[in-house]
Amino acid sequence: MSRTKFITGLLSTHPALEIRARELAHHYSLVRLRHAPVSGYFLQLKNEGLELNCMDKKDNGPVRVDFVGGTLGHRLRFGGGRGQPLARAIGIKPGFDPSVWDATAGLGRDAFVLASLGCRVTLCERSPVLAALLDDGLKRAALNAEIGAWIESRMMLEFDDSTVALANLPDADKPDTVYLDPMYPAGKSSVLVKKNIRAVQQLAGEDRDSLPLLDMALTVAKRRVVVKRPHRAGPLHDRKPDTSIESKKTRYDIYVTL
Ligand SMILES: C[S@@+](CC[C@H](N)C(=O)[O-])C[C@H]1O[C@@H](n2cnc3c(N)ncnc32)[C@H](O)[C@@H]1O
Repeated sequence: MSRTKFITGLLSTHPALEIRARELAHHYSLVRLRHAPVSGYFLQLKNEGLELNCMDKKDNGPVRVDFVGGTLGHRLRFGGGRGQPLARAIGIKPGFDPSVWDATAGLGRDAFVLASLGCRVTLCERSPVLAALLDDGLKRAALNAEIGAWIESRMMLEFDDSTVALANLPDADKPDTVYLDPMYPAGKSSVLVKKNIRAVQQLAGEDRDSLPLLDMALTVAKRRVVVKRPHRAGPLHDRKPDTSIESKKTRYDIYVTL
């Protein structure tokens, strides 16, 4: 299936999208997000990739999934390797790279870090706009001489609701670790959050159904479930984890299922 057709197909499932298929077919698209809570954004497919733009001119720059340059390229080179808190939380050990189901893929930043360290990661995202951005970012990164080979073999995208997709996974495909990074409720400082996080918050909304997702994750993960939390927040739905690993702004709560 052509890239344009794939993206059009994904986006047509989103009730809040007005799709200008003719322009998409010409590889230069303008897709407006019509209704609240996503009004004020539009998508464009340019030569540099698919990008989400904000109509508000003050909001500087588009949101694109860029696994090659930008902050992710920097994190790849200087991110702390296999000793970083995320890697330890997921269960990466010398000689062992767990398979990971990233149940809340978002813009794929955490999944990218884990794949760069050796994990095979399934990125599951239910927002069609974010899934389309991810698909585009993965396809462009797969063409990169430096990282393309492992992007293609270790990062798989699923456009689905993880609670449903995990429930339907055959035993042979069950991952060692399920990773959850549900959206935090927007706080007082939300005007200050970075543009890409703000865009994800507005597109995906609050994750009100993270309790059934956590329950499903706990029944499917072969070894552990890891939940990313803000430093000062309590555990997700007050479920006490077996242990936690802290970093500067984040805590990873670990639920052992082995
Ligand atoms: C905070 S973002 C995740 C950010 C991500 N960890 C990253 O590194 O870019 C949460 C994302 O999870 C997605 N999400 C929440 N619940 C989901 C579910 N049940 N299935 C699939 N995606 C889900 C939301 O649409 C949103 O894009």
